[in-house]
Amino acid sequence: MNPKKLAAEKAVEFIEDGMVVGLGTGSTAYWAIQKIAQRINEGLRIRAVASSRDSEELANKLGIPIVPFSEIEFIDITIDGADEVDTHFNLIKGGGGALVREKILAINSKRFFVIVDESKRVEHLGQFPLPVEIVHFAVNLTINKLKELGCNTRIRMRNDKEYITDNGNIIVDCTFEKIVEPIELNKQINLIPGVVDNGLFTRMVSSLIVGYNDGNVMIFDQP
Ligand SMILES: O=C(CO)[C@H](O)[C@H](O)COP(=O)(O)O
Repeated sequence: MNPKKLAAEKAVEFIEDGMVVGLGTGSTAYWAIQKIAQRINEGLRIRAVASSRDSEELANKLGIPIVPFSEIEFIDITIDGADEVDTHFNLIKGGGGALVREKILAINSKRFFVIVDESKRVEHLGQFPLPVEIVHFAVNLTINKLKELGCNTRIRMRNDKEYITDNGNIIVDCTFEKIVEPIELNKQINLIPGVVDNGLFTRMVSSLIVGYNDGNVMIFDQP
């Protein structure tokens, strides 16, 4: 069985009637959204907030009621994937370009469930290039400042054009050799003028749900 699907479906078991639910983005979150739709068809009543236009479109198609960010005061549960998870449950996210909205959902959620297959677990973050969302008009200046932190940078492209986020910005993928102090690095990056946010999610995860290729699924609470 698909380990991403296994992890996603386990997380959806934690959703209860009346909750406000944050919907993640990506191929793992996709399975969570599918399962939520199934539970709604069986009678579950929730309101959902989507972390991207893609997830919102999928939710609309499946009949999941979506409310805008401006209409909610809190989120009960957010379920989302990750590109890497270290041993302290720090994450790299943003492979799908939705990191800004995803971080807003994660930090405002009473519980933040991260769903991954076993390949996403790492000792130290950094094999996956860290996505940083920046404003477009100061691209070179902002990239110079990012490079001063010791990374190689690459502007994300799609179909030979700069990839534009749902917020109208661009993404710079930053390759660090190894991220040993993600909490500090997160602060340093976000102090650079021109940076909107970056894909380091530190100290946010309530529970990590890992799907394994052998069909097992495990839940780990924040250490
Ligand atoms: O952060 C994300 C999107 O911005 C995704 O959660 C992350 O890229 C993992 O994606 P997938 O579940 O497809 O492996």
